Amino acid sequence: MKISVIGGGSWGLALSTVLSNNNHDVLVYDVDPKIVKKVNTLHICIQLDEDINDDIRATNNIQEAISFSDVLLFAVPTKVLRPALRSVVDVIERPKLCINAAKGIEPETFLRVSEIFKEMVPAEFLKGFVALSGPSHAEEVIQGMTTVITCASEVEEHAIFAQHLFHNSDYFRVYSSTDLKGVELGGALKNIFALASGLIAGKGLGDNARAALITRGLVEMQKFYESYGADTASLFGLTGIGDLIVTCTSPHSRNFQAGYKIGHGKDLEETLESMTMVVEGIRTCEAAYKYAVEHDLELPIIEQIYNVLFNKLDPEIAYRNLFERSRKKEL
Ligand SMILES: NC(=O)C1=CN([C@@H]2O[C@H](COP(=O)(O)OP(=O)(O)OC[C@H]3O[C@@H](n4cnc5c(N)ncnc54)[C@H](OP(=O)(O)O)[C@@H]3O)[C@@H](O)[C@H]2O)C=CC1
Ligand SMILES: O=C(CO)COP(=O)(O)O
Repeated sequence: MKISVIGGGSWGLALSTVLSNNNHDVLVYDVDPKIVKKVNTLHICIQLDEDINDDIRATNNIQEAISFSDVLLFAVPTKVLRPALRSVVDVIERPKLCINAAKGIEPETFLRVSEIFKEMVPAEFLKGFVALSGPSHAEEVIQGMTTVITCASEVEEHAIFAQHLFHNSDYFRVYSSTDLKGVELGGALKNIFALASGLIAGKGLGDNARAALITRGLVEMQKFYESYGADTASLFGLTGIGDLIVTCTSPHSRNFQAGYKIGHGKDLEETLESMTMVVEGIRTCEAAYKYAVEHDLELPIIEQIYNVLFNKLDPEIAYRNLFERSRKKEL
């Protein structure tokens, strides 16, 4: 099949590699001419300094990218999703199945990515929406390392269609799901705890602390799901606990790396300046904290991470604040 990939960053190109290995014809669109040139001439992903298949092509002509196929894979940071969709809508002429691989919630609206698509793309052009999520760092996927993920859509047929596109029996196993809301929330919320896990590592707090964070993070995710009206079943799947584990423990995680730098004393601005790839957890933390305040939800880890990120709270004090809370029943 022909597939257009919107966003030629690390994740867009890692997923393009999977699609190309599955013999699909891939055209990548990116706003950055440097990325397009490196894909077309040197066949490399510059963010990861990795080779990609020669048959993956790239363009910075959005019209060319959108008319190329009827399946669009989006891998752009959620912060630029609205401008990216605006440019797509300007040139779209036929209905498209849209697959999103980005992970975030919009802080201003609390909208999930699927809801932003429904708001921005006229219904006659949005044939369907699928979220692709799960424990999957681009660094490993681009090298063909074993990865297992989930494709979710409210329409099962669309989830199964995406499952077939990406599934590769050598290294890339894909499950399907109809729990779109739960899958999207998991991919977004886990990034906040990955930031916290990086902070713990930066402070040298050890593995016991990290295990506690992952466990209590899952409890905060569960509270969030219940308040947001999401089914908690996916919390125990690849897109919940699976992704929480990988981002809280892998040095590949951009969120973990950013937390680590903050744990070493850098402030948010310095940290972001030093990162070459997007750190989604920052905006999602803002969204989750504001949502918790508005809905009177007690999410202590999210609250402390928010204050470290946005109110320059010393991580040492954030740690003390968590430990000085009154003693409670575990579950
Ligand atoms: N990297 C990973 O391992 C994984 C990432 N994800 C998610 O995927 C999303 C993208 O992440 P990632 O690939 O790491 O990010 P990167 O920062 O590596 O790349 C993002 C790319 O999108 C480009 N871009 C920016 N604006 C637009 C636009 N309007 N239209 C098209 N392209 C645009 C950027 O160009 P420029 O640099 O010029 O701004 C850049 O090339 C995030 O939501 C992330 O959470 C999910 C799973 C794994
Ligand atoms: O979602 C991811 C892995 O599943 C990527 O997380 P990072 O953005 O923290 O690298």
